[in-house]
Amino acid sequence: MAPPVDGDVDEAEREIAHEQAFVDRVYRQLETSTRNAEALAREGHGRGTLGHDGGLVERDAMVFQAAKRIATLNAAHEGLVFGRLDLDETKVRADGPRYIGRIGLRDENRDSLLIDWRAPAAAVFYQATAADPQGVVRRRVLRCAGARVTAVEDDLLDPEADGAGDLPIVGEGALMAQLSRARDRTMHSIVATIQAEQDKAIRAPSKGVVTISGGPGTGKTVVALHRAAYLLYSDRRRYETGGVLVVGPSGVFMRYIERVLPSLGETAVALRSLGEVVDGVRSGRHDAPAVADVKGAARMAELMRRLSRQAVPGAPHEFSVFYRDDRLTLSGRDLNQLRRQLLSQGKRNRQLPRVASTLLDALWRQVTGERGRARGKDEFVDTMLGDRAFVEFALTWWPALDATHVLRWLRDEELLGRVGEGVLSPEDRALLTASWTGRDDRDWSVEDVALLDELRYLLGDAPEKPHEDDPLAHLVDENMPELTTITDREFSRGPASTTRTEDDGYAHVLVDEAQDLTPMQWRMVGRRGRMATWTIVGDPAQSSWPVPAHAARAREEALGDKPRHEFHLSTNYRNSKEVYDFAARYAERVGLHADLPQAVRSTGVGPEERDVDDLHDGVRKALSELSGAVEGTVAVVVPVERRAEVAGWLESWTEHADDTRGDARHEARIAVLTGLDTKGLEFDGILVVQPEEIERESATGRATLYVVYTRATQRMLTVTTTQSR
Ligand SMILES: Nc1ncnc2c1ncn2[C@@H]1O[C@H](COP(=O)(O)OP(=O)(O)OP(=O)(O)O)[C@@H](O)[C@H]1O
Repeated sequence: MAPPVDGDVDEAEREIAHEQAFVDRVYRQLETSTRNAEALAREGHGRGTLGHDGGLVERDAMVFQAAKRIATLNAAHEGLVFGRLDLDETKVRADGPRYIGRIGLRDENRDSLLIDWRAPAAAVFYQATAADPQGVVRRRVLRCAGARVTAVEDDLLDPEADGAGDLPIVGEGALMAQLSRARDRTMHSIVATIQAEQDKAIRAPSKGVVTISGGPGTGKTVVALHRAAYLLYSDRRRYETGGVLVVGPSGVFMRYIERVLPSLGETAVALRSLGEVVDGVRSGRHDAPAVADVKGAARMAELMRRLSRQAVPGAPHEFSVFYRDDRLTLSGRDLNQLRRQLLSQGKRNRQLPRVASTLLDALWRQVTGERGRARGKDEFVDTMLGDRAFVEFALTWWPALDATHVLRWLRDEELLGRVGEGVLSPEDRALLTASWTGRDDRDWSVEDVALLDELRYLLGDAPEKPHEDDPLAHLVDENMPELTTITDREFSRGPASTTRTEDDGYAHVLVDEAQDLTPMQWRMVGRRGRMATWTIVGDPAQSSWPVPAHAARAREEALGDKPRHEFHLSTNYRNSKEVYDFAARYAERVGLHADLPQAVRSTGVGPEERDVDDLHDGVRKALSELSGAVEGTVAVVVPVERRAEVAGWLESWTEHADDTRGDARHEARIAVLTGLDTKGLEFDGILVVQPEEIERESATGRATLYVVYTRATQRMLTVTTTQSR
């Protein structure tokens, strides 16, 4: 590209200065609006002292609204104004240019100063093209550092329009500038450069299920997050009250995306990795692939169903008591039959209020002595309810059950064999037992979380209100808070025990990396979205689940008959062309049938495959070169078995942090990750250690390696050695 001549520089500076004047005005207005919102909050607090209930309600509403507005205004500070539209002459004369920003603002006369990027009037900013300008003559992107305009980038969309010749055109294209920037450890919003095909998916109507497919780096994740922000804007009442749930593959991934929505002014969204979907349980640890395949399989639903119906291990097998002239006995057989009778009436925990009466009915039928019969059933019941042995028996025979407690029953191999009859092979049983043996009681894997959720629903919630005549009433937890909004719910998440299933539902569920959900995970996520609208994002070629047909069936069951709307993204914005060509060739070679997007940016530097004699030296040398060659982040991607070893080699590297251990230095530039950990992430440089071992790690190792090969924005290097370890 030719270097700019002096005249171009002057013109660009003039345009920047011109835009700066407008941006300054917007920031002044932002300050005024913030002050007004703060005054409103103070006034709201004042109303609380009026001394009547109405005052309090009014105060709460005012303070809440003001606090929300203040949060939005504060979040919008960075890159507040990013777009300008000059519309064709008639409109230009009527309205002046239209400025687009992260939020909408009005001036002191209540005239529109800045249009929220989600408003209908802003849509044309994203959808106009040279082929179809839709009335836009010039589209301008303002690049800012804080409140300072650093560059403007123009697209002349309609050179034939009246007045087009008077509009200066400067810059080299906002998209390329944005794509070439060095990466840090978090995803950024793309409000300024959303492309037309992406905009369609973002603004799709909220009915039913929107699926967004596309190959690596096409913006599926970032588009889905902007869609969440769009939905909150377009139907705030519904989505803020009902909640928006975003489910992603891992904690590292959730940290990577967590700033996008707040930067768009939205905080009312629950971001959960698959190991955190169930309230009260958190896991970031994956089982080995073979174990994960068993735990994720649809047949585990049947295993959980059977498990939820078992007698409590260790509970008494029979019960005997003397009443007047009779010895009354409930044998093991009787108890089994009573258990089945109770279970036939509904979920196990919901039967708690019926337990005592069911047992007492069975015992009363055995009272034949004259004294007993003569005094009648009421006295019998009173006597038994005062009988400590009876009450204790009832409590141990039918306690309120927690899913985590019940799943632990399966550590007993005999029980596992019994409930697994016809469902699990001996190999499956051995894998499950090994995965649970020697673990701390609260140490669950990500894959266990879906089993726990299945059990929670099978067991049901214990009744909320104690039953007045029920001696077992104190088993029931009365102190469950009533949760009304997503914010309440997020604040109330405690680590100790799982909460009520009835609080699980959301108004919108967004599933990222959907190709990786196992059937059991689809069941778990599906329960959160029974009444919801959905956004589902994925790329089948990147799937690490070995039986896609089973997952597809579970997904269809989760979504039910909600109407589907499909969107496909076709441009890879992440990888350089050189990196992506390498990955695409790999996908073709190993037969992944991948959806291959077009990469739009070239660096002139292709990936390098290096054979080394000594892996330790080879990795350190390669990392040193790579981290010198790129400005931003670097990932060293290793086979699972080599993770600790390689991380040890880099321990002294100051810029390195161990992400998967939740290292506090997760802002560090260099991370050591396994192939699966890299899902959804991106780095400027990728160093792949022993790629063939990553490929052999699991049945879907080739898909994992394809994911790894599609993570680099600038450079990629592979290091292989044939030396024995
Ligand atoms: N319109 C855009 N403008 C600027 N950057 C974009 C745009 N679309 C996508 N990107 C950038 O491209 C990169 C890839 O986006 P994203 O991670 O959302 O892709 P993806 O399709 O989810 O990828 P994968 O499936 O490989 O994980 C991100 O850095 C994102 O910010």
